[in-house]
Amino acid sequence: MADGDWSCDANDALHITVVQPGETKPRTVSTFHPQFTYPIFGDEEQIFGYKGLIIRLRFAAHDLRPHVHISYDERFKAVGETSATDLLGALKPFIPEEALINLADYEKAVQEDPEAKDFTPPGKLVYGYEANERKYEIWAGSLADPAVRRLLDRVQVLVSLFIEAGTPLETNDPEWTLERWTVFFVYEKIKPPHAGGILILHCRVRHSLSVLALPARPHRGSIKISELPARLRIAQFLILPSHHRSGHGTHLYTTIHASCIADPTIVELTVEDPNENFDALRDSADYCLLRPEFLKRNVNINPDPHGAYSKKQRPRTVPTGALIPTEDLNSIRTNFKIEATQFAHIVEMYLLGRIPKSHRLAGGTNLARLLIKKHKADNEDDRRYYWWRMLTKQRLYKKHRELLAELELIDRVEKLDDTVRNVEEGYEITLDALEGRLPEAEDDSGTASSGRREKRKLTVEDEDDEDEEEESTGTPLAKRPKV
Ligand SMILES: CC(=O)SCCNC(=O)CCNC(=O)[C@H](O)C(C)(C)COP(=O)(O)OP(=O)(O)OC[C@H]1O[C@@H](n2cnc3c(N)ncnc32)[C@H](O)[C@@H]1OP(=O)(O)O
Repeated sequence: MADGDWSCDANDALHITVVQPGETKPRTVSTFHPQFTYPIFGDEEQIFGYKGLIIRLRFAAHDLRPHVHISYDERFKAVGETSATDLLGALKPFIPEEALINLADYEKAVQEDPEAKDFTPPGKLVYGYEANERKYEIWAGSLADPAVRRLLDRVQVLVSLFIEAGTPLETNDPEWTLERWTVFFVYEKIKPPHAGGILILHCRVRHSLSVLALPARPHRGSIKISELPARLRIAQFLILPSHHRSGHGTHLYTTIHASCIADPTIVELTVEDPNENFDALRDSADYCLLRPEFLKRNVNINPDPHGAYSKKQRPRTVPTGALIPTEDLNSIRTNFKIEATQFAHIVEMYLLGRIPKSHRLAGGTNLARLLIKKHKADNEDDRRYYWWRMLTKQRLYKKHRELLAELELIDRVEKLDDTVRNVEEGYEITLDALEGRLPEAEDDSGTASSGRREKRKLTVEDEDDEDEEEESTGTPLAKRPKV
């Protein structure tokens, strides 16, 4: 028998189904496939030895009670060493024991759950919002709370199935370690007769161990890790696919950020190995948060630093302090508790947006001419654009100094040029995407933009953006280059 006849795609075979008590038996609310199954079934994401295989992973919409059900038409009879994949053996490390009861018992437990009707998520209600005429609530609780831990244990398999290189969290740790974690849940609040909630997403944040200040002589038992000045780190952020692109991610991220700003013990919000989609969400949320403050302080590039234009004299170095209000920017960054590299991206994006599009590459400006004229260009927006490129290049150069030093001068210049162009293209994508969402429905330069979306292309790869001394919850396999 040819191998291919008995192999199937594990992502297709695995169905994730959300169920809810129905009239007489649980009904399906949504079904979707995973994005990844390599942590469970290996790099090829193939399962051998079954025909018509369906692995159905059910979750109750309210308390996430899990269940695994496996069905198939035919199973390969072992020949020598070749046998069908041991499905339960592969799944067991990822799902709680309670998921392995028989289907009838599971359905009965969901259908007759006395708590389903009035289910309240564990932890504290931190924020409520409406979207598309539906009500949603964000709840947050410490991982030291057994009810939070139970929900997380039940749903953690989704981290392996939807976040590349994401690994489930060890929840058997001692309580002081668990206290460092806060888990956020977003639930849709639904009306009777099927009251309770439907989980939309979950997210874990961690009080980073890079605690910044300890009392001089701590007394045993008097310190709570979660109350020490620290960074808050978003570790894993997951929205069920049926709810993507509805703004839930932005609501949650903004709520976490607001709680950071309000908490005097938190100095900065960071993110662990964000992927490209999360970066897009974070960039647009941070931009919307900071933009009013930038506008209030009239942050812009001075097109004539040290009178360079009037004197027609080129400053020997990039005169950062004369080009942008560095002190103001520092204070905005500290007040909004945004991590330094992320803040630099938002500032660059904002400053780019203040230059009318016709004076930017995206609007067809004549770059070759500008590179001849440089700071002596007649038009002040051309000069702004010239200085924008210099500021961005300066940041990129500092960040990748070692990598660039290995290149010949000519290659170094070319690499930096390519990178700045790719960074700029990335900003243009976000600026375009934000166009309709900004209050004035125009970009910050006051001109309309095209709304075009493209894939980001970045050339110089980041080393680790965040503090490397921190332990990580997963080994990144394919880290998105971010500069
Ligand atoms: C730290 C980490 O955990 S990194 C891993 C992040 N998690 C995952 O990748 C798991 C699977 N994916 C998800 O859970 C979700 O798709 C998320 C968290 C990435 C995004 O959540 P959503 O609720 O869909 O985001 P939301 O609707 O708020 O989108 C906000 C903006 O982010 C950007 N964005 C979000 N998803 C995408 C995407 N797939 N492609 C491009 N842009 C995106 C867009 O600008 C979007 O605004 P728009 O829809 O008006 O254009």
